[in-house]
Amino acid sequence: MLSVEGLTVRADAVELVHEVSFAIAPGERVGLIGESGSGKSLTALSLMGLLPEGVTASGRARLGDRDLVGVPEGRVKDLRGREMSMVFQEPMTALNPVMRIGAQVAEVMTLHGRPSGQARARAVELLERVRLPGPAQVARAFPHQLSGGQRQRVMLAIALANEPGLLICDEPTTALDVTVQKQMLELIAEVAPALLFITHDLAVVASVCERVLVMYGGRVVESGTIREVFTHPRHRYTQGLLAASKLTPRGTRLPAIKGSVPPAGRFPGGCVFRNRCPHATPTCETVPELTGDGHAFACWHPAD
Ligand SMILES: Nc1ncnc2c1ncn2[C@@H]1O[C@H](COP(=O)(O)OP(=O)(O)OP(=O)(O)O)[C@@H](O)[C@H]1O
Repeated sequence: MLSVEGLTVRADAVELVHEVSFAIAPGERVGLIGESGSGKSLTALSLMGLLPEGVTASGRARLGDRDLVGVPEGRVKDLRGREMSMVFQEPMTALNPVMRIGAQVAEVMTLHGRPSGQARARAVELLERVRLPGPAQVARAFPHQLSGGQRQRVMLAIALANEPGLLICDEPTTALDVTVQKQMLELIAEVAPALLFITHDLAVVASVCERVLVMYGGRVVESGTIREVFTHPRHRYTQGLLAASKLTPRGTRLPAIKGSVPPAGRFPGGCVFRNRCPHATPTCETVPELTGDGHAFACWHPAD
């Protein structure tokens, strides 16, 4: 689906992202974590052809058989919003404050050639798909009439409008409160085709993604399945990140969360904290689940 080889991003002579390489298979959900300023956003923006003025990318990035780097602006623009879409952190700045929601969702479809009547009808369907209650009413509303969480769902509807093969999310839930954040993450995990999910929150990446890339100082310093990276971090930065996180340390007594097992595949990596969880036995089925505060992990044991 996406392959990136030796992606380098520069502002004048300064290298901000160095030789980044990774790939995302169709349907795969990959997290990109790293401290502030490590180059996560620039990596994503260079794939979308949205780098700021004065910042340039080199190397190779392909979406299917189409090149994304070093090609004329128009070629990437044609793919943007159609074959790949991005959801940003702050939905208010991404939405037009004086345009009705339905028209904004429809616009991304008419821009890519869909007749406007059809686009308007599909906009309401999309608002329903991202579980906005009263989608027809929401379509008639202006952005300021919606909550932050609702606006972020609108952004997701816009991103999904043309059924892209790849969704890139850059800290899409950071500005939301914890309960809304959890609902939004579940929705993204459910609707995303292939996903590149940027965050600095380890718990979030473990609940949404199957694989993770860790960036540090403009480089990818570590990558692997969530289980590999979170249980055996190799790079000192990842080790520090895990130690500083609120993820359950080995030996902590956890209250079990009772309930039915989530649908298969919802937590594709299984419980990444199996080794750390005092409840876990080789036969018990555990999955990571965000607890009430949305940050710590607990294990969910159907047998408890
Ligand atoms: N327009 C620009 N011109 C010059 N340097 C830039 C520009 N935009 C970003 N940078 C620098 O590039 C580096 C990587 O920035 P980037 O935004 O990709 O980091 P990030 O990992 O996404 O951080 P955060 O988590 O804070 O969003 C930083 O050192 C940043 O200061």
